[in-house]
Order: sequence, then C-alpha cells, then structure tokens
Amino acid sequence: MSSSVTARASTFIQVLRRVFSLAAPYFRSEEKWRARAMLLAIVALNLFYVYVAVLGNQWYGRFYDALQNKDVTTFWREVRVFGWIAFFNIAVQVLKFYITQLLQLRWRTWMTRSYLSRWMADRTFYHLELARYANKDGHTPDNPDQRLQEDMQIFTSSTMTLSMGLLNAVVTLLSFIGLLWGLSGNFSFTFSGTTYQIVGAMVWLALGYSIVGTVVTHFIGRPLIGLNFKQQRYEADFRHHLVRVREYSEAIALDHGEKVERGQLDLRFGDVLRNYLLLIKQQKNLVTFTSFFGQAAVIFPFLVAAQQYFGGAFQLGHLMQIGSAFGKVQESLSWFVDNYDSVAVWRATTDRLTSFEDSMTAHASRDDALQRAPSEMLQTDDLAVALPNGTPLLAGAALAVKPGDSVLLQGPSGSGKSTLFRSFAGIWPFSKGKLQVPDNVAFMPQRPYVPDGKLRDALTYPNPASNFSDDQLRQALTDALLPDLVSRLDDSDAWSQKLSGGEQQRLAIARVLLKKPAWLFADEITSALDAQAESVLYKRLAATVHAAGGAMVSIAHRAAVGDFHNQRWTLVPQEDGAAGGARYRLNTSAGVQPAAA
Ligand SMILES: Nc1ncnc2c1ncn2[C@@H]1O[C@H](COP(=O)(O)OP(=O)(O)OP(=O)(O)O)[C@@H](O)[C@H]1O
Repeated sequence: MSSSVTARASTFIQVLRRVFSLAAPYFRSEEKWRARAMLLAIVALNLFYVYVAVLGNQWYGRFYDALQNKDVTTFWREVRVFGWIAFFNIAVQVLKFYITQLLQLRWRTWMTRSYLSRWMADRTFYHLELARYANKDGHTPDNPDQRLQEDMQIFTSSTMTLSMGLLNAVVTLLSFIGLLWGLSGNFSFTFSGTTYQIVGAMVWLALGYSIVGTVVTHFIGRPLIGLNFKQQRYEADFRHHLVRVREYSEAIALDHGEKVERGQLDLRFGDVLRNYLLLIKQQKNLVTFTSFFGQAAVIFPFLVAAQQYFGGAFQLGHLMQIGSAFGKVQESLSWFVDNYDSVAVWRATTDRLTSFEDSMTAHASRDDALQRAPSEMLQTDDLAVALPNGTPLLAGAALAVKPGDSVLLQGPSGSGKSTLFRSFAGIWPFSKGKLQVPDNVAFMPQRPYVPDGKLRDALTYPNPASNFSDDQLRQALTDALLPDLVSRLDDSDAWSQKLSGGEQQRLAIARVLLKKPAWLFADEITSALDAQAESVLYKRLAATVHAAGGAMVSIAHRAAVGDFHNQRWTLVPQEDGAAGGARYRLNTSAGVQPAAA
C-alpha cells in the first residue's frame, strides 16, 4: 500500500516537473516582464475575488438576521451593501477573464512560434518523420501538426484555468476554514451515556466529506487520463487521413480507390468512436458521483446544524452563514473532484507535448556521424548509407566529382540512388563517413514541391519572387519549355493539382535555370518528358552549371540520358556478407556508353 502511495506521489511530482519545464520558458522569455505582470495581476484578482466572497458570507449573516428580526432599516442598508458586493464581484470576474484570456493567447503564441522554429530548424520536421517510421515502438511522436496546433492551445488554457482554480480553492479554503471554525461552535453528542464534544465540528465534517469525495473520484476517474490521451491521437489520425485523401484526390479517383479509402476512414473513425464511447461511459460514472456529491453538499451542513438551530443555539443568519461557509470549504476541498475531467485532458496533453519536446531535444543534441566539410569539389571518403531501421544500403563509397564533370548515377530501383543524394544534401541522418561538398548547390528531387498560390512564388520557391525581375522569370519559363505559363505569373492556383507531371518537372527546371547554381544534383527530373524536351533541357542545365564553374550529377533510368554525361556510376548488388554488409556497392569505373548501355 505504502509503496503504491510513494509511486503515485513520484508520478505526481514527475507530472509537475513536466508541466514546469513546458511552462517555465515563456515566463523566462523576452516577454517575461509582461507575462509575469499579467500573472501577478490575475493572482491578485483571484485573491480579491475570495475576499469579496468572504464579505458576501458576512453579509449573509446580517441579511438573514434582519429578515428574521423584521428589521426594515437594516434590510435596506444590506440591500445597498449587496449592490456593492455584487458590483465588485462582477468587475473582478470580468477583469480576471479578460487578462487571463490575453495571457493565454500571448503564451500560446509564444509557445507555438518557439516550437515551430525548433521543428522547422535543422530539418527536425523531416528527421522526426523518418524516425517515426523507423521506430514502431511509439517513442517518436505522432501527428506533430496536432501537437503544434491543438495541444498547445489546450495546454496553455488548461494550465491557466486549472492553476488559477487551484489557487482560488486554496485561498478560499484558508479564508473560510477559520470562518467556519468560528461559526460551527462545539458539536456534542452522547454515546453509551457519555457526552462528547467536537470543537470546530463543521470543519472536520467538510474535511472528511471532501476527502471521501476526492478518493472516490480518483478511483472512478483514473482511466480517463489514458482514454483522453488515446482520444486525441485517434482524432488526429482520422484528420490526417482525411487530409491525405484530399491531397491525393486525383490518384485515388483514377485508381477507383474510394472504397478502400472509405474503409480506411471508417477504420480510423471507428477508433475515434470506440474510444469516445469508453470515455463517455467513464465520464458518466464520474458525473453520477460528482452530481450526487454536489447535491448532498447543499443539505449536509443544515442537517448537521439543524438540531442546534431548533434548540435555539443561534439565529437564522448564523445558520445561513454556516451553510454558505461549509459550501465554500467543501467546494475548495473538492476542487479535484470538480476538475477531474479537465485534469485528465490536461495531463494527456502534457504527456503528448513532453514527448514532442523530448524528441526535438534529442534530435538537437544528436551526434552527426557524417563529417561534412566545404570544398571546391564533391568528394566522399568511406561513405556508408543505411536505412532508418539500420540496414546498410551502401558501404565504403569513395567518390569524387570535379568542376566540369557530369555524372550519371544508375542502378536498380530501390538500390539507394535517391538516398545517396539525400546524404550529399546532408538531410539523411543515417549516413556515416566523410563528405566534402561545394556550396551553391541545388538538389532536384523526383517529385518537386510546388506550393499553391501565385505562379511567380512557385517558380522562385523558396526564394522570394521579388529577388527576380519579371523578365528573368519569363525567360526562365521560356527556357524550361513552358511558354504557355509566361503570361500567368500573377495567377494564383493549386499548381500541384493543376499542372501536369511533366509541367511540374519543367517548372522545377525553370527554378534551377533562374537560380543558376554551380552544382546540380538531379533525380529523375525528366522522367515525364519526351526525348526531345529531355535533350534540350539537359543541355541547358549542363551549360548553366558548367558556366558557373560547377558540375552535375544526375539519376536517370533512361539510357539516353547518358548522352549528356561524361561519367557513369552504377550501384551494383553485393553478395550477402560482402564488405560492410551493405546491399549495394558503387562502381565508379564504368565510362559512359551512350544510349545502348
Ligand atoms: N524514409 C524511408 N524509410 C524507410 N525506408 C526508406 C525511406 N526512404 C527510402 N527507403 C528505402 O531505401 C531504399 C532506397 O530508396 P531510394 O529511394 O534511395 O531508391 P532509388 O534507387 O532512388 O529508387 P528508384 O530508382 O525507384 O527511385 C528503398 O528500399 C526504400 O524503400
């Protein structure tokens, strides 16, 4: 029993630590003075709110006594006093609400921006995705979009609401417990002929009542934490799949994949529903208990004090004061009971944000096994490339590309050509060895990213369109064999959906012709183009990089592409157990045998 209590206490401390490490950075940030001032104001308003409640309780005594004594003068005076109490009550509530909301909003803004910066920095967003597919153990966070959007909103608002609620409860308890102690007098009862007296009986009763309530609530509500955690995850998975259907709408429609997608959506929505049902059932039990607990608390103090009241021990005002003070003490002691559901959601959110935070921190402090150095040429030494699950793909590669070269990289599908490019680009974290890379490099992936919006922005991505003149933009489109788009620079559209595959490839080539990099790594950039366009564009690209004093390395399956290159590297399958255990070895000695190779 005691070991389980110790374990719970240490879990509770861990949760508090997590909350602190998530919350503290904002209050230490460049906005700290404003944030602390607002927090202080909210605390002060909360304290004042409790003070107004104490005044309200005293007012109860005077007002009901005036009613009982039929004292009209006091009655009207107390009505005026009530007006003031109500005025302060309302004013404090409004101010409290407004400042709390503002602080929440600022906090969320700061936190979201800071997490976004970290997520987008150092390719964290890409590496976390790679890690997630590599580790199916659930340690890497799912749905970062949800963490950045929904979880941050819940965390900041719940942390404020719950912490201020708790503060309110503690201060209310401290203020009213003394009051209740004074009001409750001694409670006496006779048992086996002996009369016992309990000092401050009402306080002890409120305490006992609330402790029982808290324990029972915790017992009934504990599964809610895990269920809420899962609920947020299932909702995010469902939303994510909907977004994928939207993104790949055309491919799905062409494949007649509606039925499969519908099945997948039903599956994910099924998870949402099943878990939600469990949540509802658990919440129903909790609501049943907390409602009973709340209702019983209304009548409980009157039942206890009735005997003394009818015996003439005190007046109606005193009885009403006892009822109200008992209510306040019990309410504050039952803070946990009333907020169990919110605490469960808040804790699940805290866990999700902590795991996101941890994986970003781990990513930032990782050791890069690939040593990169700047150079005039591309050179690798003992380069090893593996898959995210650790399977070696390529080992011991020693490569060199000098300015003026143009290299064609070939090999079976899935042999690791694109992954080798990812290593050259420094984005593949599963690479080892030494790599020297020149600057002024452009990498062209198999599937170019074409953002929605104005065509000029898509053309210059990721640089601002204002870096280039309209003439330059038009020339690049013409050179990339996209004359029809020349007049549409200011048109806004979903270009990734509207442009054909070949047009998107030509748009990516136009980007390169515009930026004029010295080094170019091109991955299947003309696979959707006809032979004539392929020939024209490769020649233009080679001329661009060579004019800038660099070189070009291309991946292409089509043998004809060999005509535009003077060297060939080939990925050749290795025997099992060959050096490094890698699946492929890179043969760089083959010359280019045009077309027929
Ligand atoms: N993010 C990833 N997670 C797990 N495996 C991956 C990932 N990316 C690539 N791979 C695997 O690495 C291997 C090499 O992939 P890569 O895309 O480099 O091949 P490729 O030679 O360029 O193929 P293709 O000619 O078909 O484009 C493949 O087996 C692929 O499944």
